[in-house]
Amino acid sequence: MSSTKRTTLEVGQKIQVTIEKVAHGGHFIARYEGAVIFVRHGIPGEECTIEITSTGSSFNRADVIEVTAPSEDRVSAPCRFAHRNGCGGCDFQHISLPRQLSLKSDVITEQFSRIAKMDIEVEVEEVAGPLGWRTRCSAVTTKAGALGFYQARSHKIIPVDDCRILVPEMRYSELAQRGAKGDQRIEISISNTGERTIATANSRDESPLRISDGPDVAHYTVGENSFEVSQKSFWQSHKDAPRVLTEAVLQYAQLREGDHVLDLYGGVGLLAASFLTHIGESGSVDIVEGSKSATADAARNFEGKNNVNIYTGDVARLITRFSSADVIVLDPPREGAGKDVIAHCAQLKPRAIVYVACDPAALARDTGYLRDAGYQLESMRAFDLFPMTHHIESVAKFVPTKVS
Ligand SMILES: C[S@@+](CC[C@H](N)C(=O)[O-])C[C@H]1O[C@@H](n2cnc3c(N)ncnc32)[C@H](O)[C@@H]1O
Repeated sequence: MSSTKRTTLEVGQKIQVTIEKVAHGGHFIARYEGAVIFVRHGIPGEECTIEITSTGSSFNRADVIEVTAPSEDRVSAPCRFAHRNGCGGCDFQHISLPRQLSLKSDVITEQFSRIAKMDIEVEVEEVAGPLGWRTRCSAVTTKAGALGFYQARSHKIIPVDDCRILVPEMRYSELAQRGAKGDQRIEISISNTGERTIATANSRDESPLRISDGPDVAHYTVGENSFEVSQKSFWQSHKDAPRVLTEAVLQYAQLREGDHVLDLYGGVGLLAASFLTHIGESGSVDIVEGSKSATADAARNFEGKNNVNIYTGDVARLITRFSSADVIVLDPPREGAGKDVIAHCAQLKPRAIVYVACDPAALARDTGYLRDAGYQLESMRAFDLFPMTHHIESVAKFVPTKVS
């Protein structure tokens, strides 16, 4: 069967298909004479001519080159660089915003069904408009110094003079017009107090980023709390993500006076800061975070707070130091927390585990581990914190499994 697929499709081949459904990672599934094809820039139900871009034993990849029967949700991309040979940053610009949201819900349902063997339906909530939301980006320059972004799955740089998903305060176009040294990796971020930082490094080697403009430590405010965040430390990308995620975590954590909370993968303390008024001085928070830069920021952010302890290191190693917790909040990177961390969380017998996830597949996998360890999914919300792209942010609440 697989050899038939290999001989059937060839790179560059153009074929007519009907797009079936959305897949994890922003692709759409189509089939041709038994071969599975992951297609970019389609919409379910559309009839399209696609061009095969790579072949493999289990699946092939292709791009839509012509839409013969378009979906009613197809729109013209607001950004002129969002097309198959353009910038690889946005893969959903050709889809109306309501359909982007419903496709993301479909992805969550599919991942939970396939990986966790659970039937769930979660509405992906719109947070802000589709443009002007992103506060940090990694750009690159061509050899000649033109600013741009990589093409999808490629090292080819597409010069981009205006990025519509960035917040206007980043003044990206001005930077693009100015030009820069060739072969640079350029990280641009802007805080919600208006401080723009630009850090650059040679893109041809592994040299570290150096601040070329703006402060190394930027200041953010979220509700009543203020944060110092170094250029190297993690901070959420969407301008509204700190508020939205903090509110969702608090809604699920239902913190009480005197609670001991574990904030795993805690960054500079964004979520931990919101816990303090709820747990009072008799409660405590332990932040565990791997980045030294982030925990140095957290140490400043919680200066004088005797009930906040900060641990630098791998969560998998440090979690073994704890013997109990009332509530555990975890916000791991894309790969999720994994079996060992989940098993340890369950051993601490918290009354709730609140999981913030940027990959529904990793969340579905860890949901399975939590179920094995005696915790059931009680509720879940999902947010469109990456509009125009396939990415999804979710917050899930787990509680000890009720024995009937
Ligand atoms: C998605 S961010 C969340 C940070 C924080 N909760 C926030 O919202 O700002 C994930 C954080 O986990 C940290 N991290 C990644 N892998 C880790 C590990 N194995 N152990 C500890 N921290 C880790 C990263 O440095 C990053 O700060």
